[in-house]
Amino acid sequence: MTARPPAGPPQVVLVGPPGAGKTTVGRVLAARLGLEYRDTDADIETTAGKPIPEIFIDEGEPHFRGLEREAVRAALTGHGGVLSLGGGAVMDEGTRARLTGLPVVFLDVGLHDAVRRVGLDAPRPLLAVNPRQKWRELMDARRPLYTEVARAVVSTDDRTPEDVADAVLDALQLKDA
Ligand SMILES: Nc1ncnc2c1ncn2[C@@H]1O[C@H](COP(=O)(O)OP(=O)(O)O)[C@@H](O)[C@H]1O
Ligand SMILES: O=C(O)C1=C[C@@H](OP(=O)(O)O)[C@@H](O)[C@H](O)C1
Ligand SMILES: [Mg+2]
Repeated sequence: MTARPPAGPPQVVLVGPPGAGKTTVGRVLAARLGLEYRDTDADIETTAGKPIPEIFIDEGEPHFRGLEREAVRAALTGHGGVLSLGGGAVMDEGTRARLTGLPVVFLDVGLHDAVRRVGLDAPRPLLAVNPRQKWRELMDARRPLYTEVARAVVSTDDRTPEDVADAVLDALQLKDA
């Protein structure tokens, strides 16, 4: 199926911590719905012209967060498909306000599965040292924010990306869309 061109607000927005599967499940959802997929991390890398770990090294986290705020703003206004945010995007108050009323799903994951997953994936600078402790600290600080912005929460522990995508479609009542 050909992805429909972007128009209007996104049909699905995925939030959650690193390793929840936002990028993986977002792609599955976009394919199932025949919509375009967008990921703010990829948009930031395009804008900066380098990978996220290098942005953290060269310019620091506050600079990255500024790029992220702008990437989310642009994606929310110009994209009618499936959108995955980076795990820390919800820390920005303006971003949380922009998510109000949108079909946001919090992909939840426990420490065990998250650390197993991110250990196998591209580097995440925030988790470079002592990933278990860092991940737990991130989640303690952010869980209330993910919950605040989400219309639905979907657990991803012991589930394949396809099963998670099914649960997201159920939660948003998009099964027959
Ligand atoms: N439900 C799942 N079960 C097993 N592995 C998964 C699942 N979802 C994602 N992964 C794997 O975990 C890693 C991180 O996934 P990713 O989609 O990048 O997460 P996020 O974008 O939330 O940080 C990838 O290697 C991906 O293949
Ligand atoms: O949690 C975070 O602060 C971050 C999560 C990453 O995205 P994923 O959640 O897709 O891994 C990426 O935006 C950056 O490394 C910072
Ligand atoms: Mg991601």
